[in-house]
Amino acid sequence: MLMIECEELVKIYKVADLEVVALQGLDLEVEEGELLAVIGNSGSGKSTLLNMLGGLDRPTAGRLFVDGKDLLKMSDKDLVKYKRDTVGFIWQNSGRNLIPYLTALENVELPMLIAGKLLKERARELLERVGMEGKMNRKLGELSGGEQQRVAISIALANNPRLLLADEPTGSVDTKMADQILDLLRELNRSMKITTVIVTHDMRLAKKVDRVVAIRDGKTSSELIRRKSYAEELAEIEAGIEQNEEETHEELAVLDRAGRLQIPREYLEALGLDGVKKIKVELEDGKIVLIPPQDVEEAKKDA
Ligand SMILES: Nc1ncnc2c1ncn2[C@@H]1O[C@H](COP(=O)(O)OP(=O)(O)OP(=O)(O)O)[C@@H](O)[C@H]1O
Repeated sequence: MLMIECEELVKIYKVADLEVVALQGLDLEVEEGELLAVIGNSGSGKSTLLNMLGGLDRPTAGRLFVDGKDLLKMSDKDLVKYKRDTVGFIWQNSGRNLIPYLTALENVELPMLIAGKLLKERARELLERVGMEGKMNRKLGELSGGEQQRVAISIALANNPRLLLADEPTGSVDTKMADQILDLLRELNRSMKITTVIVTHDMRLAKKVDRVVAIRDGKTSSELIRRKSYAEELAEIEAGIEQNEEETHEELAVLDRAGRLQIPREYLEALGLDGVKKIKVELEDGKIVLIPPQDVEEAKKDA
């Protein structure tokens, strides 16, 4: 079953008289139980997508279904319920939203207390899940950034979310800690079967995920699919089989429903074709071939 179904999704922000098109017809499908990384340059629309998925903001147009629920048609009341029951959020500096002079355990209990259902045993269990069993009674301010992030992850899991959304969850910790947090998210994804979407600009991290979606200018432009799963690769590394860095993922360009394709910018630049407005497309021996115009400079002027 599909957990996320996103079709031609558009988000326009209005700032004074200006309109910013943050998502311009984005297509994305995520299977239930999948762990997906979303990469893209600053301003490409990654956080906007996550906010739409999490029901923090509403799309302007298109289709967006999460867990079978239509997020464009949902009433305000249902949206509040959706945020509370279906999604869990992790931010870059989640630790900052926690209270430094309370212990890890008290920080997990606090939202339960506010919601009027404090379950002490559950709070402990959540901290155990993220490997914090030995440090539950430490004050948050006395924990490392990575440990604070673990506490934040356990809070995000409190409502048993169907979908876990993480925006740069390793953005402010060092490489070793980033790896540990990713391992934890991967483990939770597997053991709890929570569909997980991680936004990152860290390609090194993204490569450890089986499927990576690249966003460019508010649209999905390409996908990197692992040739073999990360678990298989780890098993091979352990068995002493050498790995070729280049061969871990296969990159696929995204073809949208209308048959549109984004050609990687590097390819166009390599041939000096960036700025060219039209290009010849031919079918040749079972391949679709793009043929550069004879006079490239002239083609750039052509409207
Ligand atoms: N609330 C908002 N109001 C107006 N414009 C916004 C708002 N949020 C985002 N934008 C604009 O939408 C575009 C996409 O922003 P978004 O934050 O989704 O990008 P991003 O890929 O997450 O970037 P970064 O990696 O820097 O966080 C940008 O041009 C941004 O300036």
